[in-house]
Amino acid sequence: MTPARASGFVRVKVPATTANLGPGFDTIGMALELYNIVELSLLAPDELVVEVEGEGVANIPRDETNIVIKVIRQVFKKAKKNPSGFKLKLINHIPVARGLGSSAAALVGGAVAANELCGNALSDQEILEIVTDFEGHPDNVAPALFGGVVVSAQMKSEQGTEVVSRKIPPPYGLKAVVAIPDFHLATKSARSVLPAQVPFEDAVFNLSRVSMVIMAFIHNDWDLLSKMMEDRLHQPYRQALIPGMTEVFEEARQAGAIAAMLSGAGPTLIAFGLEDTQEIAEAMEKAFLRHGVNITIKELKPSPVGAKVF
Ligand SMILES: Nc1ncnc2c1ncn2[C@@H]1O[C@H](COP(=O)(O)OP(=O)(O)O)[C@@H](O)[C@H]1O
Ligand SMILES: N[C@@H](CCOP(=O)(O)O)C(=O)O
Repeated sequence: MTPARASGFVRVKVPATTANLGPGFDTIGMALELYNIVELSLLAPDELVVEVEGEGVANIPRDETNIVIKVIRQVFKKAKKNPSGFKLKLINHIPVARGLGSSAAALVGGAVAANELCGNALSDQEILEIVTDFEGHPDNVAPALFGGVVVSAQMKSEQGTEVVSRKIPPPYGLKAVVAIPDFHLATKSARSVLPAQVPFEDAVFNLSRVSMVIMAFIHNDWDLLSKMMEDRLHQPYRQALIPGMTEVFEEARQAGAIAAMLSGAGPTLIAFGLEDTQEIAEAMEKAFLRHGVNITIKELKPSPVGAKVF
């Protein structure tokens, strides 16, 4: 038995993620070196204490509606453990509703912590499938769980959700310049502007690009990545929700970025660079400011590790 389980207390660290990586809508994501911490301990069955620190402190629910509590209960149920009460502490560094996978990190952190308290009754694969069911798509939750860049496919059937995922080791030498606007955009709202159907030509366009993006990450081929980041499935439809998006992309590239893209459903924009990324950060900030958007810049490396009990 691990010390965490023996004491009935567990602490999990879980990374932010950037999903889609241009053309890989609902398919690819990368873990980033920015982490939330989830602390969980057992209480009597009718007790519940939820504490929140940092990002989302004003809005994250402290009751049964909290998604972390919901996923914890689901893990206990699937592990066939008796219902319990919980003390949950969320120490959040990942900005909420900005396109950096805060909901995925919350769900993965809660599920991994609950599984640890259940004696690791569930496999990583079962955890992945539970959290994907909550999140709706696997592209953030898979890298939040496994780290690195992860490609995933979700298969739904009457038996439930199957998720197939493959991890590519984290890209060497790549840095993400992360421009985080000071407004929220819920993923649900950013999905509501997407069309029900797309032209066949656009589907083929994305298929070819996303295949090349995966090759680029496997081979650390940044020239290839730079040519293949265009997307016709989500970014053009979401552009109206993020003032200055196209201009920020252009200016980041002119300042030396390999590629620039929407992070998840936005509003955060990300540019990849190598070594000195100061000019890219400044260019993104200036372009956003011209459109009246204040941002916070973070320079983050890809995280090789996913959720970890520590
Ligand atoms: N640490 C957290 N604990 C509990 N719930 C959270 C946490 N972080 C995010 N959430 C929930 O997820 C929602 C944001 O999810 P979403 O719109 O998908 O944005 P994001 O791109 O940040 O994942 C929040 O409104 C909140 O309900
Ligand atoms: N594929 C999803 C990714 C959402 O990521 P998030 O970090 O914004 O929650 C989408 O593009 O809707």
